[in-house]
Amino acid sequence: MLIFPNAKINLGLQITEKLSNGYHAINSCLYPIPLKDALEFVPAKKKTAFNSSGSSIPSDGKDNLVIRAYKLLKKDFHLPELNIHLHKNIPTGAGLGGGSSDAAFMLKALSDYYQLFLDDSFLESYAAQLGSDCPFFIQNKPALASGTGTELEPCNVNLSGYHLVLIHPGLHISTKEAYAGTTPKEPEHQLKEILEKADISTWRETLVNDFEESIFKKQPILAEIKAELYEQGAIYAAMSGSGSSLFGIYKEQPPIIKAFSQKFFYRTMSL
Ligand SMILES: C[C@@](CO)(OP(=O)(O)O)[C@H](O)COP(=O)(O)OP(=O)(O)OC[C@H]1O[C@@H](n2ccc(N)nc2=O)[C@H](O)[C@@H]1O
Ligand SMILES: Nc1ncnc2c1ncn2[C@@H]1O[C@H](COP(=O)(O)OP(=O)(O)O)[C@@H](O)[C@H]1O
Repeated sequence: MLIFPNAKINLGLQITEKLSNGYHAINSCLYPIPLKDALEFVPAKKKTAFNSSGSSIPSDGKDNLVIRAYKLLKKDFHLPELNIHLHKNIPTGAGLGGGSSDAAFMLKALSDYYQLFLDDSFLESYAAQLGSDCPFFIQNKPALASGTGTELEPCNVNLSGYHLVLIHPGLHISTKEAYAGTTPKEPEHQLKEILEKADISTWRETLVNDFEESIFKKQPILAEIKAELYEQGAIYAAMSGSGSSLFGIYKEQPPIIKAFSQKFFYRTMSL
Protein backbone atom coordinates (compact mmCIF):
# COMPACT_ATOMS: atom_id res chain seq x y z
CA MET A 1 0.00 0.00 0.00
CA LEU A 2 1.33 3.43 -1.00
CA ILE A 3 0.38 6.55 0.98
CA PHE A 4 1.47 10.18 1.06
CA PRO A 5 1.66 11.68 4.57
CA ASN A 6 1.50 15.49 4.47
CA ALA A 7 2.99 18.24 6.64
CA LYS A 8 1.20 20.82 8.85
CA ILE A 9 1.77 24.42 9.83
CA ASN A 10 0.70 26.02 13.11
CA LEU A 11 -1.52 29.10 12.80
CA GLY A 12 -0.74 30.68 16.16
CA LEU A 13 0.67 28.80 19.12
CA GLN A 14 -0.04 29.93 22.68
CA ILE A 15 1.86 28.24 25.50
CA THR A 16 -0.31 28.75 28.56
CA GLU A 17 1.03 26.54 31.35
CA LYS A 18 3.81 24.20 32.37
CA LEU A 19 2.20 21.00 33.62
CA SER A 20 3.43 18.83 36.48
CA ASN A 21 4.49 16.06 34.04
CA GLY A 22 6.89 18.49 32.32
CA TYR A 23 4.69 18.94 29.24
CA HIS A 24 3.09 22.28 28.35
CA ALA A 25 -0.54 23.25 27.81
CA ILE A 26 -1.01 24.92 24.44
CA ASN A 27 -3.60 26.35 22.08
CA SER A 28 -2.78 26.09 18.40
CA CYS A 29 -4.48 25.65 15.06
CA LEU A 30 -2.89 22.85 13.07
CA TYR A 31 -3.44 23.26 9.35
CA PRO A 32 -2.56 20.58 6.72
CA ILE A 33 -0.38 21.64 3.80
CA PRO A 34 0.36 19.79 0.54
CA LEU A 35 4.04 18.96 1.19
CA LYS A 36 4.31 15.17 1.35
CA ASP A 37 6.44 12.14 2.14
CA ALA A 38 5.80 8.80 0.38
CA LEU A 39 5.37 5.66 2.46
CA GLU A 40 4.89 2.13 1.14
CA PHE A 41 4.49 -1.24 2.83
CA VAL A 42 4.16 -4.73 1.36
CA PRO A 43 3.92 -8.09 3.15
CA ALA A 44 7.40 -9.56 3.75
CA LYS A 45 8.53 -13.19 3.46
CA LYS A 46 11.08 -12.63 6.23
CA LYS A 47 11.21 -10.34 9.27
CA THR A 48 9.88 -6.77 9.13
CA ALA A 49 12.39 -4.37 7.57
CA PHE A 50 12.42 -0.57 7.31
CA ASN A 51 14.33 1.47 4.69
CA SER A 52 14.31 5.11 3.84
CA SER A 53 15.45 7.36 1.01
CA GLY A 54 15.33 11.10 0.34
CA SER A 55 16.52 13.43 3.09
CA SER A 56 18.20 11.66 5.98
CA ILE A 57 16.38 11.20 9.28
CA PRO A 58 18.53 11.88 12.34
CA SER A 59 17.97 9.08 14.83
CA ASP A 60 16.90 10.09 18.33
CA GLY A 61 17.91 6.63 19.54
CA LYS A 62 14.38 5.28 19.09
CA ASP A 63 12.87 3.36 16.17
CA ASN A 64 11.51 5.39 13.30
CA LEU A 65 7.98 6.59 14.13
CA VAL A 66 6.61 4.46 11.27
CA ILE A 67 7.97 1.30 12.91
CA ARG A 68 6.74 2.47 16.30
CA ALA A 69 3.24 2.91 14.82
CA TYR A 70 3.38 -0.60 13.32
CA LYS A 71 4.60 -2.17 16.59
CA LEU A 72 1.94 -0.34 18.59
CA LEU A 73 -0.88 -1.85 16.51
CA LYS A 74 0.82 -5.24 16.29
CA LYS A 75 0.61 -5.53 20.09
CA ASP A 76 -3.19 -5.60 19.84
CA PHE A 77 -3.94 -6.96 16.36
CA HIS A 78 -2.64 -9.70 14.12
CA LEU A 79 -0.43 -8.06 11.48
CA PRO A 80 1.99 -9.79 9.09
CA GLU A 81 5.71 -9.00 8.79
CA LEU A 82 6.23 -6.06 6.41
CA ASN A 83 8.78 -4.46 4.12
CA ILE A 84 8.39 -0.73 4.71
CA HIS A 85 9.90 2.06 2.63
CA LEU A 86 9.74 5.77 3.50
CA HIS A 87 10.80 8.46 1.03
CA LYS A 88 11.46 11.56 3.13
CA ASN A 89 10.61 14.87 1.52
CA ILE A 90 9.28 16.87 4.48
CA PRO A 91 12.22 18.45 6.37
CA THR A 92 12.76 16.65 9.68
CA GLY A 93 12.64 18.36 13.07
CA ALA A 94 11.41 21.47 11.32
CA GLY A 95 8.10 22.20 13.06
CA LEU A 96 6.19 20.63 10.17
CA GLY A 97 5.08 17.45 11.93
CA GLY A 98 6.53 15.13 9.28
CA GLY A 99 7.39 12.25 11.59
CA SER A 100 4.02 12.51 13.35
CA SER A 101 2.25 12.46 10.00
CA ASP A 102 4.18 9.37 8.84
CA ALA A 103 3.15 7.58 12.05
CA ALA A 104 -0.52 8.60 11.91
CA PHE A 105 -0.81 7.69 8.20
CA MET A 106 0.78 4.31 8.97
CA LEU A 107 -1.86 3.65 11.65
CA LYS A 108 -4.68 4.62 9.26
CA ALA A 109 -3.27 2.58 6.37
CA LEU A 110 -2.75 -0.55 8.49
CA SER A 111 -6.32 -0.29 9.77
CA ASP A 112 -7.67 0.10 6.20
CA TYR A 113 -5.49 -2.50 4.48
CA TYR A 114 -5.89 -5.19 7.13
CA GLN A 115 -9.56 -4.32 7.78
CA LEU A 116 -9.19 -3.63 11.49
CA PHE A 117 -12.18 -1.24 11.30
CA LEU A 118 -10.68 1.19 13.85
CA ASP A 119 -12.67 4.43 14.04
CA ASP A 120 -11.00 7.85 14.21
CA SER A 121 -11.23 8.26 17.99
CA PHE A 122 -9.61 4.84 18.47
CA LEU A 123 -6.86 5.70 16.00
CA GLU A 124 -6.36 9.09 17.70
CA SER A 125 -5.79 7.41 21.05
CA TYR A 126 -3.13 5.15 19.50
CA ALA A 127 -1.61 8.19 17.77
CA ALA A 128 -1.43 10.15 21.05
CA GLN A 129 0.91 7.45 22.39
CA LEU A 130 3.37 8.26 19.59
CA GLY A 131 3.54 12.06 19.88
CA SER A 132 1.54 15.17 20.70
CA ASP A 133 1.14 16.17 17.04
CA CYS A 134 0.15 12.70 15.88
CA PRO A 135 -3.64 12.60 16.57
CA PHE A 136 -4.22 15.65 14.36
CA PHE A 137 -3.09 13.74 11.26
CA ILE A 138 -5.78 11.06 11.71
CA GLN A 139 -8.55 13.38 10.47
CA ASN A 140 -6.02 15.72 8.88
CA LYS A 141 -8.38 18.72 8.82
CA PRO A 142 -7.82 22.21 10.29
CA ALA A 143 -8.13 21.74 14.05
CA LEU A 144 -7.77 23.66 17.28
CA ALA A 145 -5.44 21.67 19.49
CA SER A 146 -5.47 22.16 23.25
CA GLY A 147 -4.22 20.34 26.33
CA THR A 148 -0.80 19.03 25.36
CA GLY A 149 -1.87 19.31 21.70
CA THR A 150 -3.83 16.07 21.54
CA GLU A 151 -7.31 17.43 22.33
CA LEU A 152 -8.80 18.44 19.01
CA GLU A 153 -11.83 20.35 17.80
CA PRO A 154 -12.59 21.43 14.23
CA CYS A 155 -11.38 24.92 13.33
CA ASN A 156 -13.47 26.79 10.83
CA VAL A 157 -10.61 28.46 8.97
CA ASN A 158 -10.21 28.05 5.25
CA LEU A 159 -7.11 29.17 3.36
CA SER A 160 -8.16 27.61 0.03
CA GLY A 161 -7.07 29.83 -2.83
CA TYR A 162 -4.20 31.41 -0.86
CA HIS A 163 -0.55 30.66 -1.63
CA LEU A 164 2.13 29.57 0.79
CA VAL A 165 5.87 30.16 0.85
CA LEU A 166 7.64 27.69 3.11
CA ILE A 167 11.29 28.14 4.10
CA HIS A 168 13.37 25.79 6.22
CA PRO A 169 16.77 27.36 6.90
CA GLY A 170 18.19 24.02 8.01
CA LEU A 171 18.48 24.78 11.72
CA HIS A 172 17.38 21.77 13.74
CA ILE A 173 15.52 22.80 16.87
CA SER A 174 14.67 20.12 19.44
CA THR A 175 11.00 20.41 20.45
CA LYS A 176 11.87 19.62 24.05
CA GLU A 177 14.50 22.38 24.23
CA ALA A 178 12.20 24.81 22.45
CA TYR A 179 9.49 24.30 25.09
CA ALA A 180 12.06 24.59 27.88
CA GLY A 181 13.02 28.07 26.60
CA THR A 182 9.50 29.51 26.84
CA THR A 183 7.63 31.31 29.64
CA PRO A 184 3.99 30.16 29.68
CA LYS A 185 1.39 32.92 30.03
CA GLU A 186 -2.32 33.58 29.67
CA PRO A 187 -3.06 34.55 26.06
CA GLU A 188 -4.11 38.10 25.23
CA HIS A 189 -6.50 37.00 22.50
CA GLN A 190 -8.61 33.87 22.03
CA LEU A 191 -7.21 31.84 19.14
CA LYS A 192 -10.61 30.56 18.03
CA GLU A 193 -11.98 34.11 17.83
CA ILE A 194 -9.03 35.36 15.77
CA LEU A 195 -9.08 32.46 13.33
CA GLU A 196 -12.81 32.04 12.86
CA LYS A 197 -14.05 35.62 13.14
CA ALA A 198 -11.26 38.09 12.32
CA ASP A 199 -10.10 38.80 8.78
CA ILE A 200 -6.73 37.29 7.87
CA SER A 201 -5.38 40.83 7.34
CA THR A 202 -5.62 41.36 11.13
CA TRP A 203 -3.68 38.21 12.06
CA ARG A 204 -0.34 40.04 11.87
CA GLU A 205 -1.36 42.05 14.96
CA THR A 206 -2.94 39.29 17.02
CA LEU A 207 -1.85 35.80 15.96
CA VAL A 208 1.33 34.88 17.82
CA ASN A 209 3.59 31.83 17.99
CA ASP A 210 4.96 31.94 21.55
CA PHE A 211 8.09 30.01 20.52
CA GLU A 212 9.27 32.92 18.35
CA GLU A 213 10.36 35.20 21.22
CA SER A 214 13.02 32.87 22.64
CA ILE A 215 14.04 31.15 19.40
CA PHE A 216 14.41 34.37 17.37
CA LYS A 217 16.74 35.72 20.08
CA LYS A 218 19.03 32.72 19.63
CA GLN A 219 18.68 32.57 15.82
CA PRO A 220 18.25 36.13 14.43
CA ILE A 221 18.20 34.79 10.83
CA LEU A 222 14.67 33.52 11.55
CA ALA A 223 13.43 37.04 12.37
CA GLU A 224 15.12 38.28 9.19
CA ILE A 225 13.34 35.67 7.06
CA LYS A 226 9.99 36.51 8.64
CA ALA A 227 10.54 40.23 8.01
CA GLU A 228 11.43 39.52 4.37
CA LEU A 229 8.28 37.41 3.88
CA TYR A 230 6.26 40.45 4.98
CA GLU A 231 8.44 42.76 2.86
CA GLN A 232 7.52 40.62 -0.17
CA GLY A 233 3.79 41.03 0.47
CA ALA A 234 2.74 38.25 2.85
CA ILE A 235 -0.62 38.87 4.54
CA TYR A 236 0.60 36.77 7.44
CA ALA A 237 3.99 35.24 8.26
CA ALA A 238 5.18 33.17 11.21
CA MET A 239 7.32 30.33 12.40
CA SER A 240 5.62 26.91 12.35
CA GLY A 241 5.51 25.10 15.70
CA SER A 242 8.88 24.88 17.41
CA GLY A 243 10.62 25.83 14.16
CA SER A 244 12.76 26.42 12.39
CA SER A 245 10.46 26.50 9.33
CA LEU A 246 8.82 29.81 8.50
CA PHE A 247 5.86 30.41 6.25
CA GLY A 248 4.21 33.34 4.53
CA ILE A 249 0.61 33.38 3.32
CA TYR A 250 -0.03 35.33 0.11
CA LYS A 251 -3.17 36.31 -1.75
CA GLU A 252 -1.50 36.27 -5.17
CA GLN A 253 1.18 34.01 -6.65
CA PRO A 254 4.12 34.73 -4.33
CA PRO A 255 7.55 35.99 -5.41
CA ILE A 256 10.64 33.78 -5.35
CA ILE A 257 12.95 35.35 -2.75
CA LYS A 258 16.28 34.48 -4.38
CA ALA A 259 18.39 35.27 -1.31
CA PHE A 260 16.64 32.39 0.45
CA SER A 261 15.59 30.07 -2.41
CA GLN A 262 19.21 29.52 -3.44
CA LYS A 263 20.36 28.81 0.09
CA PHE A 264 17.56 27.03 1.94
CA PHE A 265 14.77 24.45 1.52
CA TYR A 266 12.25 26.71 -0.25
CA ARG A 267 8.83 25.73 -1.60
CA THR A 268 5.80 27.59 -2.86
CA MET A 269 2.42 25.89 -2.95
CA SER A 270 -1.27 26.64 -3.43
CA LEU A 271 -3.51 25.89 -0.47
C1 LIG B 1 5.52 22.11 18.99
C2 LIG B 1 4.50 21.26 18.27
C3 LIG B 1 3.32 22.15 17.88
O1 LIG B 1 2.43 21.54 16.99
O2 LIG B 1 4.95 20.66 17.08
P1 LIG B 1 6.41 20.67 16.31
O3 LIG B 1 6.85 22.07 16.17
O4 LIG B 1 7.34 19.85 17.13
O5 LIG B 1 6.10 20.04 14.96
C4 LIG B 1 3.99 20.11 19.19
O6 LIG B 1 3.51 20.60 20.42
C5 LIG B 1 5.06 19.08 19.48
O7 LIG B 1 4.54 17.83 19.17
P2 LIG B 1 5.52 16.56 18.94
O8 LIG B 1 6.62 16.96 18.00
O9 LIG B 1 4.64 15.42 18.56
O10 LIG B 1 6.19 16.42 20.34
P3 LIG B 1 6.31 15.15 21.33
O11 LIG B 1 7.12 14.12 20.62
O12 LIG B 1 4.99 14.78 21.89
O13 LIG B 1 7.17 15.79 22.53
C6 LIG B 1 8.54 16.11 22.42
C7 LIG B 1 8.93 16.86 23.69
O14 LIG B 1 8.38 18.19 23.66
C8 LIG B 1 7.91 18.58 24.94
N1 LIG B 1 6.45 18.91 24.86
C9 LIG B 1 5.68 18.43 23.84
C10 LIG B 1 4.36 18.78 23.75
C11 LIG B 1 3.81 19.65 24.76
N2 LIG B 1 2.53 20.02 24.72
N3 LIG B 1 4.60 20.10 25.77
C12 LIG B 1 5.92 19.75 25.82
O15 LIG B 1 6.64 20.21 26.73
C13 LIG B 1 8.20 17.43 25.90
O16 LIG B 1 9.45 17.71 26.51
C14 LIG B 1 8.36 16.23 24.97
O17 LIG B 1 9.24 15.26 25.49
N1 LIG C 1 9.44 9.18 10.00
C1 LIG C 1 10.12 10.16 10.62
N2 LIG C 1 10.30 11.35 10.02
C2 LIG C 1 10.95 12.35 10.65
N3 LIG C 1 11.49 12.25 11.87
C3 LIG C 1 11.35 11.09 12.52
C4 LIG C 1 10.67 9.99 11.92
N4 LIG C 1 10.68 8.99 12.80
C5 LIG C 1 11.33 9.41 13.89
N5 LIG C 1 11.75 10.68 13.74
C6 LIG C 1 12.44 11.48 14.80
O1 LIG C 1 11.50 12.48 15.23
C7 LIG C 1 12.12 13.77 15.35
C8 LIG C 1 11.08 14.87 15.04
O2 LIG C 1 10.68 14.76 13.71
P1 LIG C 1 9.55 15.66 12.97
O3 LIG C 1 8.20 15.10 13.22
O4 LIG C 1 9.95 15.78 11.55
O5 LIG C 1 9.76 17.08 13.64
P2 LIG C 1 8.81 18.20 14.24
O6 LIG C 1 8.27 17.61 15.52
O7 LIG C 1 9.71 19.38 14.47
O8 LIG C 1 7.76 18.52 13.27
C9 LIG C 1 13.31 13.71 14.37
O9 LIG C 1 14.38 14.49 14.80
C10 LIG C 1 13.69 12.22 14.32
O10 LIG C 1 14.73 11.94 15.23
